[in-house]
Amino acid sequence: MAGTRCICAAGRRVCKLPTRNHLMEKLTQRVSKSHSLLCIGLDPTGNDQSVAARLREVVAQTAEYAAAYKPNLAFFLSREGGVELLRQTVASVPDGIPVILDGKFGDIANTAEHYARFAYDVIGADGVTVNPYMGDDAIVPFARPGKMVFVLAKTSNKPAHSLQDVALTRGGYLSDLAAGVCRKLDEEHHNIGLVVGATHADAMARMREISPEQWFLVPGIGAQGGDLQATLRAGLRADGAGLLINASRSIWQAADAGAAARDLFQQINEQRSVLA
Ligand SMILES: O=c1ccn([C@@H]2O[C@H](COP(=O)(O)O)[C@@H](O)[C@H]2O)c(=O)[nH]1
Repeated sequence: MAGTRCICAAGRRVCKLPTRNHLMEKLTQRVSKSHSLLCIGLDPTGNDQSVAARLREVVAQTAEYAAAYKPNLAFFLSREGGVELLRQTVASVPDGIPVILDGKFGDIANTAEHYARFAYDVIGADGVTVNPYMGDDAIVPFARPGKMVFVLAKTSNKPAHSLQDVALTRGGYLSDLAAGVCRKLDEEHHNIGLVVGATHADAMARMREISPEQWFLVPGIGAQGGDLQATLRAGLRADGAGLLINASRSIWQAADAGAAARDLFQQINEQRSVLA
């Protein structure tokens, strides 16, 4: 498939990426340029006076190591002027680095269309996270050409098992069903990934079996205690990519955010080279 003519939003030109990945092109190009699978989470805590400066500082110090940024909408909405702060933060991210707005959206299509306008047209994000519980129509409005949708499949929080590990009579778990539905959607839209937590390596392996090619956004490393080595072993694709390893508090709260990002970037790449 390499070198085929692209007719997607990226434009009509010869491209080395497999055709089905074109709509994730910004991400794949950034991963390849930065040699990074690290996603810097932006969950800004602290007072309104200092937070804007800290956001600028964290972005500037970590950009070299960032494959993507993931601002969490809740941490912005909980502040006076939070939407404008979010918009400015997204605008401060250097060109070429994708920003995934972690809003965990999920409503009927008519409403989802408005969330999509907010995320993409108001905020300027390149991708979003979406909750699939309401079905396909909660997901599809976000799958605009050139954008990325990461759908919650197996989340990192411990109580996730109460719903996501419910066994289906036909075999497998509810999280497997979500992953399967998303794989079908990705075959049509080419820009649907999954959220798979780093805290359940067995589930990561299952998700990778169901979705051998899709990108996974992976929270749970750092403050939540996920096992980096087990996560990479279970979830990396055959090409050594396919995972975006997120860290939020462990970078935001570090005295030197740049050093914290560099350490994690290096750990990820050391493990990738061992596993390659
Ligand atoms: O399954 C999920 C989905 C999303 N999150 C979000 O990721 C970050 C994790 O923050 P840390 O400080 O690195 O633990 C946060 O924004 C969560 O809302 C998740 O943790 N698990």
